[in-house]
Amino acid sequence: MSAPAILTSGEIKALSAKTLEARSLSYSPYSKFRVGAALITLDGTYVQGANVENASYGACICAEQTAIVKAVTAGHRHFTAIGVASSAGTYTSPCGICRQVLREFAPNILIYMFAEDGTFVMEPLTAMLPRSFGPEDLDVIRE
Ligand SMILES: O=c1ccn([C@H]2C[C@H](O)[C@@H](CO)O2)c(=O)[nH]1
Ligand SMILES: [Zn+2]
Repeated sequence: MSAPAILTSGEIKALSAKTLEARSLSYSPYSKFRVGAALITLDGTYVQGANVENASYGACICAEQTAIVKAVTAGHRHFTAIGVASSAGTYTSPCGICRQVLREFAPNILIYMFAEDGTFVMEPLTAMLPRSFGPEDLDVIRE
C-alpha cells in the first residue's frame, strides 16, 4: 500500500472551493444541515457529493457516500483525498458509516474538514478508523 500523497497548497485551495460549493447540492429539508463533499481521484478529477435526505429518515444518504457512489459509477476507484464541509461552517467530521464506505476504496485517503473560511483540519482515514475491516479480511483483492 503506497503512502498517501500530501496535497499542495493549490490542490487544497481547489478542494476547499469544490467542497464548500458542493453544499449547494444538498437536499436536506429535515435536518437543514447541508453537507458537501469533494473527492480527488488518482488522475486529479474532482467528484462532488451532497447529503440527500428522505421523509423516511433512516434512508438519508450522507454527502461522502454520494460522492463515492458517483465517482465509482463514473469509473474511478482510487482516491487521494476528500473534503467535507457543512452549513454549520465549522469542521464537520465524517460519520462512522462514511468512514467505512471510504475505507473500501481508499484506506489511506486524507480527510480535509473545511470551515467556512477555508481553514481546515486534516486527518488520514487510518487515524479516524483504526484497525479497520476491509476487502482483504474477506480475502478479496479489490479490482
Ligand atoms: O458524515 C456525515 C454526517 C452527516 N451527514 C448528513 C446526514 C444528514 O442528512 C445530516 C444530519 O445528520 O447530515 C453527512 O452528509 N455526512
Ligand atoms: Zn456519513
